[in-house]
Amino acid sequence: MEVREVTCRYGGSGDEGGVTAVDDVSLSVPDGQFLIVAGANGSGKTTLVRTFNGLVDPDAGRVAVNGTPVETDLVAARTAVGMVFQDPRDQFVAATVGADVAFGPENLGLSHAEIDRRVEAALDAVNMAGRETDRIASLSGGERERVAIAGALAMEPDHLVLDEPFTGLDEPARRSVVERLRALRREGTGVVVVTHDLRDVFGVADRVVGLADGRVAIDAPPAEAAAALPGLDVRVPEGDPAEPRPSDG
Ligand SMILES: Nc1ncnc2c1ncn2[C@@H]1O[C@H](COP(=O)(O)OP(=O)(O)OP(=O)(O)O)[C@@H](O)[C@H]1O
Repeated sequence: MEVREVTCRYGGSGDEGGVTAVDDVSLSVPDGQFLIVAGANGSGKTTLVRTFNGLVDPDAGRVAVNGTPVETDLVAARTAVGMVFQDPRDQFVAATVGADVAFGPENLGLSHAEIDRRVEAALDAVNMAGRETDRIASLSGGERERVAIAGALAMEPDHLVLDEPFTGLDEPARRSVVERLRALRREGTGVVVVTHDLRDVFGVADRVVGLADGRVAIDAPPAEAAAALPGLDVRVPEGDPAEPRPSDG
């Protein structure tokens, strides 16, 4: 994914009382890289990642996925870039877990056998194996988050973008999701995680992009970024980030 000099505004220009959420950002996300987008509330993280598949249309600049500008082929961008939203309620389309996770693969026109394989693998990856017939309305917040992640995994996208994916997850679920993200990266899928809290993904990431007021304040490997990140008001792990945290038991 390539982001070139992208600016996104809400509500007109600054003079008109509008907000510049993303301000002249350039960023390359090579295939298979694991990137963290960090930064304080309102620094532009969500707006920036939503340009990756055309959910937000930049006011200036260009975004390309696999060499194709997003605005010229939205379907290609949305197939290549899977997105898990901050509030999973925004993305459910079916009443049951299995039907919801199957929805995307069905739209790709895959065979029943392939759809079943993907649904099973995706639910397994988020510790929800065998829960196909559960009603989404009956799930806890953490379970809903995991179903939303499974829905994106089942699309087997080239890049997976997750906006604050750990909110509301208990420790086993967080570990399961992080393990799956690690595996995806090993398999060559690009992973972008938007987060305030770097603890879970710090040891996995190749790179941390820190935003401040819509601009890239730092773009560096995790160890280097950690030194600069306190100024960005994000929580970073103490000690060796690759080591388990004390709370891991
Ligand atoms: N739909 C919208 N309409 C108007 N302003 C918006 C809208 N979405 C975001 N903004 C503003 O744009 C700026 C960047 O918001 P954005 O949600 O991209 O930041 P963020 O870093 O993801 O924040 P958070 O961590 O709180 O989710 C903020 O000032 C926010 O208030």
